[in-house]
Amino acid sequence: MSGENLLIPGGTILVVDYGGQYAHLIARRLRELGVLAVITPYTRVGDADLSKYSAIVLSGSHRSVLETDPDVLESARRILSNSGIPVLGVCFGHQLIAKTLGGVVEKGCGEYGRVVVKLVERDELFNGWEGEEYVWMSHGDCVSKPPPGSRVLAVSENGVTAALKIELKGRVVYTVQFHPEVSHTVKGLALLDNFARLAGVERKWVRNTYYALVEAELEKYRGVEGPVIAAVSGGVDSTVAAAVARKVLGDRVIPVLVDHGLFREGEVEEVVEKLSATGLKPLVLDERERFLSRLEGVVDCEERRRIIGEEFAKVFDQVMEAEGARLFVQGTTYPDIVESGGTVVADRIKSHHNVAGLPSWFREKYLVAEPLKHLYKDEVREVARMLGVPGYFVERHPFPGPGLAVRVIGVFTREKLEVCRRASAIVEQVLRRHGLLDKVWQAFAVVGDDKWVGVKGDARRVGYVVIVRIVESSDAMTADYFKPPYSVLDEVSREITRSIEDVTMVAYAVTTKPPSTIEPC
Ligand SMILES: Nc1ncnc2c1ncn2[C@@H]1O[C@H](COP(=O)(O)OP(=O)(O)OP(=O)(O)O)[C@@H](O)[C@H]1O
Ligand SMILES: O=c1[nH]c(=O)c2[nH+]cn([C@@H]3O[C@H](COP(=O)(O)O)[C@@H](O)[C@H]3O)c2[nH]1
Ligand SMILES: NC(=O)CC[C@H](N)C(=O)O
Ligand SMILES: [Mg+2]
Repeated sequence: MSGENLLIPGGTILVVDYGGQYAHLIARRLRELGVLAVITPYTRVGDADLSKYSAIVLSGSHRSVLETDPDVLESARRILSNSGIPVLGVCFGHQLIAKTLGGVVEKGCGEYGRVVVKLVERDELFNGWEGEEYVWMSHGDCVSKPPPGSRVLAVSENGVTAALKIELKGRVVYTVQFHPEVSHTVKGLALLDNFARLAGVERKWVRNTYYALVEAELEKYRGVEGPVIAAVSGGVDSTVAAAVARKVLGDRVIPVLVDHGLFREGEVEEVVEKLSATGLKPLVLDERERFLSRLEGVVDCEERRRIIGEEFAKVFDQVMEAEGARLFVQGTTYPDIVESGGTVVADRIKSHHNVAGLPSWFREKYLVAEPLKHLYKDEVREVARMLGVPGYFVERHPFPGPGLAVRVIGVFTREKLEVCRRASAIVEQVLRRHGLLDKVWQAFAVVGDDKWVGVKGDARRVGYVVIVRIVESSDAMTADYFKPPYSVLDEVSREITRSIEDVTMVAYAVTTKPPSTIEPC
């Protein structure tokens, strides 16, 4: 929820978006603390009435302050000189403030993922923190010389300035190199809470309005006549979107599931059965050949995502035409948009098929309703519980729209797809057997073009390398790799190499997000 049109006097923080992946997440965390946050791109700071806000947070960015445009510097100067309100700079925001106030920023001091920071001076901003804490970093530049008059509050284990305090014309400016807004920064929420308190921000946001917001998004289309097509995949997002559409728009909502041949083992049958039990029995379109024949041989994953988006649009166009529908509902969430570079200033990480991958002609021809587009998955899950959606959907692991196509690295072939499907099923089975599947965010197998010489039954066998990826996360914006007992990894490895002839090596992925992402491509 970005809350652009809302404003609570005395209780609103302005988040200035410089394009970082987590800008929106800052607003979301502040909501958890009862504070409304309004997001604005830095390009609009010049027009904003800053005096309406109780505090300002400067977000991260994919860009470097060393190569940035004059608008960026101008926005920082305006915030620091014109407004008498407290400021918090995060990552790029930290570097930008330091540079604007006369400090020095340098390249080549990157830190990614989990890092320890040490507090070197006690300050109320760090109330509740021990002397050393784990934080999450994602930066390439750093502040090598703090601005005159600033105090260094924390330093990372790599010697990087991690937090600054600057007294500026009677109000306080804090800056942090790490990301307090991501769930993996252990005491991040406490820091934001401290900042809101120090800034005197009132807590007036009530955390029960998600459902009303989702419904309001569909209310807009009540007047659109005729059947409505709701794209469902069996994931929690599309199930919630279709369920709310049914509630607001009635029986004319037709759930449609496209079988693109990229689902997991037995998934289509299982999902159809579970959806039918909730009254959302989908129309299933078997389009496996259409998708697989176009994907075969394609190396570039972004190209595959584009093809999938294009084919999805063609299939849905046919159904919409056949049913005489004008309105299309899909379960797009906020991370789908930000990762697709779909905000004014963010970088494109991956083109989610339903956002960047959906061709513009489709949006021109039909009305597209995306009632969850302001929410994160855990917020969607909350709405699902309020709606009484069965636990099967609420607790399901996320599964990407382009399915197993984004888990095959290198040349896409049907053979690798089958290896990936089988190996993923084994990963899930073993974790389920040990009661671990429900404890993790996602667990799956990946296969690429690399081969490993093996010896099976005393004969040389050159087989695939399967990479197993199991991660913990709460919103997919950051992730840590899961640490299962070796005995469980051993079981996964033995079952994969025993039951899939063409696999001779199983590897485990031990990189966090960032610097990695969850899916391989
Ligand atoms: N195979 C499919 N058939 C029909 N619609 C689909 C299919 N895959 C994805 N979609 C549509 O695209 C949207 C985005 O896909 P995505 O995989 O992110 O969502 P999801 O499957 O609903 O949820 P989750 O992220 O929990 O898996 C879905 O909400 C759904 O509307
Ligand atoms: O609907 C989707 N369409 C996609 O194109 C897509 N790509 C990644 N994902 C899921 O999003 C989360 C973050 O993924 P990454 O760390 O790989 O970017 C993870 O939970 C991924 O499974 C997708 N979901
Ligand atoms: N996450 C960020 O804000 C990164 C800032 C900047 N792009 C850097 O790499 O240092
Ligand atoms: Mg999704």
